[in-house]
Amino acid sequence: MEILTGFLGSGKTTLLNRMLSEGAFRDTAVVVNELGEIGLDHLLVETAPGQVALLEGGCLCCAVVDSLPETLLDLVRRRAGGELPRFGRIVIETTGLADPGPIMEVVRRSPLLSHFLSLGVVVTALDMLGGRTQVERHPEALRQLVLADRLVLTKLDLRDPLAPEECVWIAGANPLADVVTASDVLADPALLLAPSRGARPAVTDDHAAHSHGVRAWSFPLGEPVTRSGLAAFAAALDHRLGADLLRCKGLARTRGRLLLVQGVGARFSVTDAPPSADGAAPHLTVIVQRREAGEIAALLPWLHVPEGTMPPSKEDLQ
Ligand SMILES: Nc1nc2c(ncn2[C@@H]2O[C@H](COP(=O)(O)OP(=O)(O)OP(=O)(O)O)[C@@H](O)[C@H]2O)c(=O)[nH]1
Repeated sequence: MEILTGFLGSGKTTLLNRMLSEGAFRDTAVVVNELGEIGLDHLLVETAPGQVALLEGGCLCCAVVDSLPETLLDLVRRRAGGELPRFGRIVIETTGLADPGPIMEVVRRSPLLSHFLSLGVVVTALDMLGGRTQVERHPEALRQLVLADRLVLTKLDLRDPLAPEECVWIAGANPLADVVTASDVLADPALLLAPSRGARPAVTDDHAAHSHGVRAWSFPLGEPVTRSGLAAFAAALDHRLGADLLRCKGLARTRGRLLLVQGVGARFSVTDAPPSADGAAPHLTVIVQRREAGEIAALLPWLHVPEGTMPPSKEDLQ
């Protein structure tokens, strides 16, 4: 399951249509979510009949997130019953005001859904005419930017080439994301939903510009960690940083396994790293608002607590 997000009018439907017009994506079912009472986007998205599921009457991340599991299961059931073509993937196009975080959690939280679906990439369309102002004014746009695995820069055809400081701003706001342009996707539609390169090698971003005081701090993990240590570190980050913790992503090695760590706010998951990450250096990148690297570095020892150690409580961190 892939999530296509981006602020109002940033170009999500345009990208989706471009992708669906390619033969290679005929096996894609689409869930479209709309803010208005009467949906329109499902009429604008060009799929095979019956292949679009519309979630109306509220924003996916809040009002209708509860109905998303049922919508997804319904698609899976209808596919199994032969009512729908045998699609191989589901793309969710969110509203322009959705926070992708709760949507990312839907599959992880449901054992039934996670039996059928796994979360693929989060793709965010970033409008390069007004996107920076949107990110500065609207927390939703900032969340969409920060949580992306891939950023697609749209509307570059309507403006001068990107200035170097704009590239620095983008890289500083989300150093974890692949960055492509809408014309890259036009030339190669498979690029839109291709698996992300995974967590990037460790970099510190002292030179990057930041949006809303957002900073991305990366920490190489020289020593193996423990699974209990990852849980303890996640709890410690949550207790210490609260709402200032936006995202954590990286690769961690236990004795014998390379793990992909994904955190969205306080919610963490740990899975086996994809084969494409073999050979990459273990590290964690933590994206925070208004916090310094030292505050996170002070919590890194939690990664190495012995197996079986309980995560710290808030009081333990006093
Ligand atoms: N020139 C140009 N126009 C674009 C580009 N991407 C989108 N547009 C135009 O911008 C407008 C909004 O695009 P949509 O694809 O509907 O945007 P959206 O993100 O789906 O919009 P909402 O669903 O309302 O949030 C349309 O008129 C598109 O034709 C682009 O890269 N270049």
